[in-house]
Amino acid sequence: MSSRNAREANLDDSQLVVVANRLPVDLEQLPDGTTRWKRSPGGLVTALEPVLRSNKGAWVGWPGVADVDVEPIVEDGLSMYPVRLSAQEIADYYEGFSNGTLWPLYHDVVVKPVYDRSWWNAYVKVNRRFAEETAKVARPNATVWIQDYQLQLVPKMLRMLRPDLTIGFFQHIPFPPIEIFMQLPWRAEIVEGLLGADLVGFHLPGGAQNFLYLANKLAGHTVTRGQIGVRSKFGEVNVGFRVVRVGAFPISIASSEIDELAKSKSVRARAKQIRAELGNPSRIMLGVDRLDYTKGINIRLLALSELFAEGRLDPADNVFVQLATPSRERVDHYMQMRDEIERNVGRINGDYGEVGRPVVHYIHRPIPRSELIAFFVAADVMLVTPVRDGMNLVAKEYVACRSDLGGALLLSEFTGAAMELRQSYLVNPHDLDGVKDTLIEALTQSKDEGRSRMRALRRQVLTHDVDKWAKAFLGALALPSEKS
Ligand SMILES: Nc1nc2c(ncn2[C@@H]2O[C@H](COP(=O)(O)OP(=O)(O)O)[C@@H](O)[C@H]2O)c(=O)[nH]1
Ligand SMILES: O=P(O)(O)OC[C@H]1O[C@H](O[C@H]2O[C@H](CO)[C@@H](O)[C@H](O)[C@H]2O)[C@H](O)[C@@H](O)[C@@H]1O
Repeated sequence: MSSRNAREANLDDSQLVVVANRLPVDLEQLPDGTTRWKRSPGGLVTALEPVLRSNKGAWVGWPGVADVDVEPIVEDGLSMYPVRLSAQEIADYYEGFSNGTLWPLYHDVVVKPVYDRSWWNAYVKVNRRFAEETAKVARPNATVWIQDYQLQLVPKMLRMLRPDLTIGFFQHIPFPPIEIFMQLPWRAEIVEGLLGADLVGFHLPGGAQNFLYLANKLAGHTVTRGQIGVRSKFGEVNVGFRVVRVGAFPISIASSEIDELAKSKSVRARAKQIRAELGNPSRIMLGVDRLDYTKGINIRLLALSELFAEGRLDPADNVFVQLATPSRERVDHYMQMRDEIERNVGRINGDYGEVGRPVVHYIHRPIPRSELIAFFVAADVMLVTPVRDGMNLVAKEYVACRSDLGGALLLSEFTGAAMELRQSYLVNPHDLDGVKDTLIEALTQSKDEGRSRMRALRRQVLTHDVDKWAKAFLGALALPSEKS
């Protein structure tokens, strides 16, 4: 990565400042003691990086390793300001409160959240550090866009430090209904923290509506009553002399760029090669996820193993590839889930594979982007079965890769993407028989049926890209407030 020191280059271009837990690149420490930068995991970075690069903005975030002081860097016009976290803060703020408390709480309590006061204290302390760093970096009257559940206290903290700023906040994960949110011992602080923003955005109107309701019930503010729309009909919360807007802005991908990449000769050739390497089966099924218990990877494995056992699917002619990026590996629930998935992969291959011909191909490491796109092009059925997911960009990426109108998308109703991708094969991941039947339907769809569904899906994904998402959010943030 070619980089310069941002301060040396005097390029603190801070009109638009993104603040996120992670920088778009992670510092990797190699065994020989040297370091290098690599792309950070997850959909938030995938979505925001192109937006910020084209805006020549600044990004404040953690560089991905503990206890390192990294100088600000500038790369391709994007200035990055690293926030230092100690190993203990990573354990308490990131693995603890963010991913052991908030993540399961906001994802329908799919595993039991842990409520630990020392984790909360670390969350407050780290949020304050992010707010202070941002206050230093942002130019007068800059627009600051804070991202996600790890930083929900930053809007209020930053407003107190820098009242001149315009502050937006976007939540990338679901926002739960009041019955679930009320479990949180620090519920009022979180709501007050978010209300420091001028605009609070969610993927779906449902999440926005949940937040509006809580702003009234928990913080006692008056709020508007009408239904919130998609990129329209924003809700409003009256916070003293300020109005906080609340809206729904479904995130997306750099659709045309992915479409182009997927059409390239090299990707097409690699897709063909992948098919051959898998033994040219008649059907390839694919899963691509961070290894997270919300993603429903075991549901796919269970559905497949039952279909093989019942003789409804021939293991000699159908393969499943699961690409799983390592994620949050020191958090208990993630360790347990990994063991369970790997046991199931082994069991299915033991029961139905042959020597040199496994039925489940499982990769537990990140793969290069071009390779990933070739897998999307090669796959006949894409399996996206989360029990809950804020959006799920993988589903949209698969669609963007299928200019040939081939393939089928099997998609959980419990993803944000399901609201837009209505022509996919929608499933309830809790209904195993339903998943199995729908998978068979997708595997055996007629060419015409597949083409017609994929055409409609592509129309949606190509006309609603990440640029549209960012413009809609930033446009709403720039709207004058009625009280001012
Ligand atoms: N390059 C690369 N990207 C990956 C890999 N696995 C997942 N991704 C990307 O990570 C993002 C995941 O986003 P999303 O589906 O919204 O789920 P999230 O992980 O919960 O943010 C997508 O852009 C994927 O293409 C991988 O192995 N390599
Ligand atoms: O930073 P990590 O702890 O390694 O996790 C990666 C990211 O995961 C989550 O992604 C979410 O954002 C996506 C884009 O909006 C969305 O499609 C997906 O449904 C969400 O799960 C998390 O919200 C990010 O903060 C993490 O960086």
